[in-house]
Amino acid sequence: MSYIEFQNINKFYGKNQVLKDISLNIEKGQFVTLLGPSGCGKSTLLRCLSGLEEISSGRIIMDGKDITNLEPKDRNIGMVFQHYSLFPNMTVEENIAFGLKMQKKSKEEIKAKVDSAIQIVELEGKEKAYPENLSGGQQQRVALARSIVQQPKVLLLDEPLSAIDAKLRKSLQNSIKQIHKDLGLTCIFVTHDQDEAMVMSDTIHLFHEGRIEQSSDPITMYTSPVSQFAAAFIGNYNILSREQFAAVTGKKIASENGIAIRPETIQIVTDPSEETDYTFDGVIIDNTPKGNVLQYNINVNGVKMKVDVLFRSKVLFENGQKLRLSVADHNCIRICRKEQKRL
Ligand SMILES: Nc1ncnc2c1ncn2[C@@H]1O[C@H](COP(=O)(O)OP(=O)(O)OP(=O)(O)O)[C@@H](O)[C@H]1O
Repeated sequence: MSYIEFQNINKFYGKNQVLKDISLNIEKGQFVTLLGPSGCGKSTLLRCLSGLEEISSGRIIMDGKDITNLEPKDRNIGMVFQHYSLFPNMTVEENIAFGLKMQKKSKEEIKAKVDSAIQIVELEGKEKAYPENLSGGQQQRVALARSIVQQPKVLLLDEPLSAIDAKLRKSLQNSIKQIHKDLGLTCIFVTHDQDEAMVMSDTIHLFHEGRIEQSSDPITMYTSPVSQFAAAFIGNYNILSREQFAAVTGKKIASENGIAIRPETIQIVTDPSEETDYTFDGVIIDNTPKGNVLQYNINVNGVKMKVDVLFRSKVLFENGQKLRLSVADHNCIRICRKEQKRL
């Protein structure tokens, strides 16, 4: 039996069904990410687990116990949201201690737990500060401390980093991973950012319109998408029909649901010895710098292909230039699942 089991969860808001027969298991101590575009039901599933939202049908089992109808306060689940919702009139330590005070814990116990939580989230020296004098990242650390001080069975993190700028985000990602490891916590993290999901997770559940499209570890999700949706969402793949693949490569392969090719697996051939299973010519349409990668759009026999190369020093090839390209067969992913008809 898994630590958390969602069994056939359905959730309606009026006539709008936002969770469609979701079944998934989460093991103790795992870091699990619910990934997907806005509005696909990720936060709703978290809120159902925490008890903030009732499910329309199905069951939720945690630690061997049916918690479907338990009050939120009886579930022992911690939650961290995108907006920190700290008490503005309380200091850092008062914010963190608040829940423990409500539970009438002794002064000594509160002090020991708050001190330890402050150390874990690396806020030493900020104990007496008020939220308005902290950065967004620091405020989110207070929110984290406020949750872990309760020693929850599970920590739910609903887009906790999306309001935080890119640099601080990396450092908070590291802190969250470290806390997860050090405390052996079971964490469920919601994001629509595939890079963040890749960095953080043991397991990713990719959501699409209220269903789970694919569940796997990050590497498998990235290299073996099961559907066109997964390929487009996770790896920015080129997705070709059988006919387009034949037009590009001059060869046929049997793949009814299409072929997905990652832009960085297509090689620009400068020496014939680099040619591999499929080699073809194209003409550069345009190029876009994307951080350390330069992305070319290339017209190959009427099909627009994305090709990524490391952006070392300057634009290497000009628009309109003809290039020879090559890709290995093992990088041409046969998509195994038909696009599902959505309810
Ligand atoms: N209280 C509510 N009443 C009615 N509809 C709701 C309510 N909460 C969410 N929804 C709808 O349910 C759907 C799923 O919302 P949810 O917040 O779970 O999506 P999400 O995947 O977490 O997206 P986001 O990343 O934008 O928060 C959306 O269509 C949303 O409009």
